[in-house]
Amino acid sequence: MALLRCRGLRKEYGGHVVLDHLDLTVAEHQVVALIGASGSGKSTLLRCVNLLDDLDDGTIELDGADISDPRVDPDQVRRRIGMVFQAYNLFPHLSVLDNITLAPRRVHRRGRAEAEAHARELLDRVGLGAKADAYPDRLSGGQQQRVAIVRALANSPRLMLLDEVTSALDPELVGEVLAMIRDLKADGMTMVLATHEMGFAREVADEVCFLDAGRVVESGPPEQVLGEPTQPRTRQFLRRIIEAGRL
Ligand SMILES: Nc1ncnc2c1ncn2[C@@H]1O[C@H](COP(=O)(O)OP(=O)(O)OP(=O)(O)O)[C@@H](O)[C@H]1O
Repeated sequence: MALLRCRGLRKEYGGHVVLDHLDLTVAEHQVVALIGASGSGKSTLLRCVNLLDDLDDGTIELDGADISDPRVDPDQVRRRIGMVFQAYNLFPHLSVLDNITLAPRRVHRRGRAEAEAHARELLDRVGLGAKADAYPDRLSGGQQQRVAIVRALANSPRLMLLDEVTSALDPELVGEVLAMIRDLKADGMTMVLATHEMGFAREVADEVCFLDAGRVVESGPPEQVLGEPTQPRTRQFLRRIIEAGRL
């Protein structure tokens, strides 16, 4: 069954169409990678799914329920969707543990002991248990991004949205974040990720969607979309990536 179903999504900014009747279906446990040129609408799509941006048209269903209905409480939806951005956005004045437990305690009204126990368990699982009381400026970029991912996992989401989560990292720190995402996939987490790294998309995604001007132009298994694309726009995009030495 589809965990996420986007139908006919349309989004404009000041008359500029950014999502153009976009359809996307993500099955439970599936990992979908969104690829496409800068400005093709990848981030906007993720932001609309997490209700950070309003749609101009279309519907988004999560677990069969229409979450794009304006009467839906965004906090209730975001409890079921974890989102991680390129910039880790950790609060510098809070410890790792407080960063992770802030939303569960304040927004979702979990007790401190329960929220902290869950946070410590998640940190242990990703090898960051010893960092629970550290402040973000004591962590490497890779560690900060892993904490940001743990923070998104703290509500036990049904779906994770990852927007260029390795783009701000030094190359030597990318691997540890990718390994964490690979582990999440092995645990069966459903994920939609926007990435400029084709190697990552090839390795982790079950399906790759190529976006161009706010539409899904081509989608399918990574080896097909990245290896034998059928659409001229996809071929053109990949040719540029190859020329830039990024495939
Ligand atoms: N808040 C906003 N106000 C106005 N225009 C916006 C806003 N957010 C995005 N846009 C525009 O929407 C288009 C799509 O942007 P988006 O960030 O979704 O693309 P993207 O594919 O994620 O790009 P990148 O790979 O560079 O992150 C761009 O032309 C961008 O300038």
